[in-house]
Amino acid sequence: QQKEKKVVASISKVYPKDTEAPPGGVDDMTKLSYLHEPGVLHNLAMRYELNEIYTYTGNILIAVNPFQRLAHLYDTHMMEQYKGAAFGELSPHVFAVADVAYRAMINEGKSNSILVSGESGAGKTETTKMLMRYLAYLGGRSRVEGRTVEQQVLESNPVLEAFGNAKTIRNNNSSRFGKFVKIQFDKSGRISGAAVRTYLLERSRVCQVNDPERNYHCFYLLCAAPQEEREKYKLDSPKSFHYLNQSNCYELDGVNDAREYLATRRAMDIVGISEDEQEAIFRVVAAILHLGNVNFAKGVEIDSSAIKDDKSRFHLKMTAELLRCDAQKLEDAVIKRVMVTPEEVITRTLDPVAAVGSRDALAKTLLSLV
Ligand SMILES: Nc1ncnc2c1ncn2[C@@H]1O[C@H](COP(=O)(O)OP(=O)(O)OP(=O)(O)O)[C@@H](O)[C@H]1O
Repeated sequence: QQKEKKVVASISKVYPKDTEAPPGGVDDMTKLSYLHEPGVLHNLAMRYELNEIYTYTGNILIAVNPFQRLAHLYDTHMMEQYKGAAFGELSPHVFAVADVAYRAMINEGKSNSILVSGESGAGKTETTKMLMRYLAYLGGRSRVEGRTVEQQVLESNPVLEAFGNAKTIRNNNSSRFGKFVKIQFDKSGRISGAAVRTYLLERSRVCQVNDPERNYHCFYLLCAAPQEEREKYKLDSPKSFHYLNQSNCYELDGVNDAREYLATRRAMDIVGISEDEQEAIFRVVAAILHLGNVNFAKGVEIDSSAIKDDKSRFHLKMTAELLRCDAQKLEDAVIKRVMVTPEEVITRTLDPVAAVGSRDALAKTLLSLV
């Protein structure tokens, strides 16, 4: 309890205290006598002290990020308890929300959706994974090509995170895109399919990273791939690539990129991405890194540019090889601009600054294609 302290405040800033609320707070905010912001925050803080990270406000669930693994909260025993339990009967939990949505879908025969929102680092990604795990638990056991659909649903997360998540100041595993996960169930309530749609990937991160943030995980994972793969893609340490070395952060606490690379490949297998497709995807990832190391010098003509030196030439050649395209055409595409008018097609050269702009634009487009 706070020590007594005299504070002078304007009456408009003073809020009535709920004297009837129990010391550990209430599990549903609608039980508070006064619903004002300080009261709500105080209630959440008191519960958080006791490791109660979930609180209801009617049928909305508020989750406060615990920033520590609370394994007991999400084990199978917990899932069993929430299965079919009436909403509000047990402590507030993300499983209860998923359970209500699932039951309503079964009973009313209608689609249902769960909206997860909050600021960056609030815990949306983790919460969504728990929701998916619980729904997979409820609707599991239908098999497609020897693999269970629910396993595929769950393994879609590490794949998406490898290509769309990055370390930011606020979150070491920040999703830089929005997503809509659709899980389909058959008449008997079993999972029959799933689809994930992603929106608005933060494309600027591909070519511009501010210290102490990182670029997308996939680049560092590939640089930590087994030796023969790195040789195939002519990859060196992340420090040697312009798109990565703008920031001094290369490693994440508690994350082993080499292991994550293998885990991502495994997840891609499970999701059903073929070996050839995986190889093509990582070729594009490597190509982006090489493309970023292509620099330009002033060309002979005014306002034109040329590939700067042998090093840049090497990276251009590697980019073209990886993208399976002609190196000369790639060079032209980067250092020239083609304009189509009703009368004719005009090709204009670009100065080195504009060529960098067009190189970066290509890199951004490439990642969004992955
Ligand atoms: N329920 C939870 N249990 C344990 N740790 C959690 C939980 N929720 C969040 N965290 C921790 O907080 C970190 C950030 O959470 P998360 O990535 O889910 O945030 P987010 O809201 O998706 O952020 P962004 O919008 O940046 O993607 C996680 O990496 C994890 O370490």
